[in-house]
Amino acid sequence: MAESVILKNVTKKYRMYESKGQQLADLIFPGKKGSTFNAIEDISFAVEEGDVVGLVGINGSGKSTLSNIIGGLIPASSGEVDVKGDVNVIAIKSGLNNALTGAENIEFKCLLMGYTKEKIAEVMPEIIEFSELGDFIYQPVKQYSSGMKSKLGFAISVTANPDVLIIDEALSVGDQTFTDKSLAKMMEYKKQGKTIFFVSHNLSQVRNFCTKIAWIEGGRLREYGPTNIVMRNYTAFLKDYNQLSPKQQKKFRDDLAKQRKHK
Ligand SMILES: Nc1ncnc2c1ncn2[C@@H]1O[C@H](COP(=O)(O)OP(=O)(O)OP(=O)(O)O)[C@@H](O)[C@H]1O
Repeated sequence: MAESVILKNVTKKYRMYESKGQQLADLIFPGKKGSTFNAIEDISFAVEEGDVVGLVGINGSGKSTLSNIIGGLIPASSGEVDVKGDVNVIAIKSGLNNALTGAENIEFKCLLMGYTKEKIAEVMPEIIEFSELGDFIYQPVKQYSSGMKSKLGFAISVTANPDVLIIDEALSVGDQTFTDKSLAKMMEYKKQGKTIFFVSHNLSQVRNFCTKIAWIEGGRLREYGPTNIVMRNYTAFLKDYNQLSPKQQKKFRDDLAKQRKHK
């Protein structure tokens, strides 16, 4: 199978300030105030067409940052990101305009994808049907629950039929019927040789649906490989981590964060 996504030494740095004053001073006199935090650090791996890659890691490890970089929503600070074909991200954390209704969001997203008015009129009923939102589609998205937002995001992306689909926690908030329907759609995509990234804390879904796993820890790629191997190592790590007291877990995360901070 051909490679569809290639990441080479991808790093994402954010500037961190110790105070509001320092942030303001940096805006007025840009310089080296504050420190940098590597949300993602030197990540390299390649994914093949037909792969479903589970992105796993504890909170704050960098899964969403990496997904958003692959999805073209945010730029990397350095490194190379090569994605063959169209890419679409479905995330609970981003993607929809809260001030617009569901139907207006569909129209907006379709316009961004370059659809004509006629094409939008053609796909609109399909998207509404897949979303199962009924008349709520004419309500502003700010009135939606996270499950409803996820349904709308998933329905739009499925109709967009991208070559690379990124699902960031979007299936963890819907009801079981919708999740099953979405997972079935994901499998259909996989059979068509498309590439899927699946960010999830639901390890049984990752085990059942992913061909490979990228385990992110402290912004770095700790392990990448076949699901059975990486899952065995990741669950062993989680077992140890979950045995730590909340204070010890915090220390573990703080120590990792310290390694990501640079003056
Ligand atoms: N815009 C930003 N500015 C500064 N730091 C950021 C920004 N976005 C993310 N980060 C930091 O980068 C790290 C990785 O965040 P990210 O959301 O990618 O983690 P995650 O693995 O998706 O976490 P979770 O499982 O909790 O959703 C976190 O420490 C976060 O605080």
